[in-house]
Amino acid sequence: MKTAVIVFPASNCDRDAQVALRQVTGQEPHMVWHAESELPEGLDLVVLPGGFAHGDYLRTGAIAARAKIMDAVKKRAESGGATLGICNGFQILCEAGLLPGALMSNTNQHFISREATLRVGETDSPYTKGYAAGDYTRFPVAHHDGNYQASDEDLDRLEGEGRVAFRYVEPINGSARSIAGITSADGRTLGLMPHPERDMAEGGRGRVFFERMVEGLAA
Ligand SMILES: NC(=O)CC[C@H](N)C(=O)O
Repeated sequence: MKTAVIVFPASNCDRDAQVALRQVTGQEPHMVWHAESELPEGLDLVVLPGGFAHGDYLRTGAIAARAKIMDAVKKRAESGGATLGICNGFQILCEAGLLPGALMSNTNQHFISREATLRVGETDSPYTKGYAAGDYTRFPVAHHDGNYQASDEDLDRLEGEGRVAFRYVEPINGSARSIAGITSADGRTLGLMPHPERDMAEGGRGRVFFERMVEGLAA
């Protein structure tokens, strides 16, 4: 499986994503610098990793969303290319308009670093089809701006179209409707606030997520 990780200035989970993808695909991911204009041909998955791209200035993810490579990322995602945004990557996907809504400051105004139990919502996407709806999992969480907000209309649409992939079991950051991860209308793009790539030991829940994702993308 051919994958790429986009590297922005102050991404800090790009290596974790690289290692995770190498572990589950057995192939070396392409690391693509944000100032590039082209993606490698024939990618099966693009990952926007966690971090603090451009220092989280202006609004988290807003500058990265306008990076040169994002034209190619958007074009590919809009034509159904699988795209996974983790944490800062989720923020960038929203700022780029590939997913609705935005990630605001956590309501307690603190950086939250802990594990969180999640409930799987919909299982139609390649990222979730290895789970049963209602399954629980638990991933590390590390963010200051994880409070997902969108208009009531967008939230209703996300729920109505079966696009809420993961929810927090207990409220941690103020996210509307406890949303921790959502997919695009075609299910091919996932924005996920928690960090499965930080739990890649054999049998780790993050490893299980990545293994199931690879199966889901191959199916
Ligand atoms: N781990 C991360 O990706 C951090 C995300 C983001 N910059 C925040 O603090 O909200």
